[in-house]
Amino acid sequence: MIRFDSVTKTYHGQVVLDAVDLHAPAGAVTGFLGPNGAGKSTALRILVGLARADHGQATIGGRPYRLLERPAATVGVLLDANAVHPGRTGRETLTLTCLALGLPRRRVDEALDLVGLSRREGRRRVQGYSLGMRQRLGLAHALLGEPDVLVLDEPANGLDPQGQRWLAELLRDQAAQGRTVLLSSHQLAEVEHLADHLVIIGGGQILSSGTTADLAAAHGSIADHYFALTDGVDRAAAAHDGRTAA
Ligand SMILES: Nc1ncnc2c1ncn2[C@@H]1O[C@H](COP(=O)(O)OP(=O)(O)OP(=O)(O)O)[C@@H](O)[C@H]1O
Repeated sequence: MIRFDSVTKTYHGQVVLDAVDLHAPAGAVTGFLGPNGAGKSTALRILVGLARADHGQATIGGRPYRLLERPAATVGVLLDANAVHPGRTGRETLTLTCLALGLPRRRVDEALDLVGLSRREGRRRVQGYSLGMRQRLGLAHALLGEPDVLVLDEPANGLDPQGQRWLAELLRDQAAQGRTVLLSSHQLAEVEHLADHLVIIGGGQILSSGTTADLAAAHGSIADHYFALTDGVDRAAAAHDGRTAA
């Protein structure tokens, strides 16, 4: 289970996260939606210990990331599918992590199978991978330690429609096994289809949260709800900056 309690973060005087509260329960997929620059990646980076909150706390199973006893076995993280050494093969990338974390080597093949990368693809250098293949490798990396919690920044980016359907099935299956899945996305239709819970952020503030079914029922559609909330934020930001809102 993931919680943010009043997390605030400022960069160079700009409030990027403003007292953010968020709850992603176990056994469910939670979609984290918001426009470019809304603060999604910053929130996820704070959650996995790559940035520090100025105030408030983000926890995984009740503990901040830095206090987890076995972080890699607790939380699988995919923040940037391109952050992989291009000269290594997919297998080498996963094998190095297995060695570093003391995981059994069989996890390499198991993880490749889970994400649908063939043995042949696993032996290719990452520099020859498409973005979709890099996303799959990044997911394999996140799944290596069989973690209870998955934190994924834009995992559907670069996946074709078949890949998106496959990803939805994989993540729903992970949630059905009791795992906590938190993913950010820009792809409203995909997330609406995939996520049990939604959290919408704009301008560093949580604008809405709830079950996907409740939000869709209350607002007509997730897309209508999303645009009503985030168009308003854009206009407010434009007015605040002294820009002319369109
Ligand atoms: N390390 C940093 N230093 C300074 N500013 C930063 C830093 N990281 C993020 N920001 C700023 O924080 C704001 C939120 O960025 P963030 O990447 O969290 O948004 P996002 O919702 O993930 O956007 P996107 O959908 O485009 O990935 C932006 O204005 C960004 O420029």
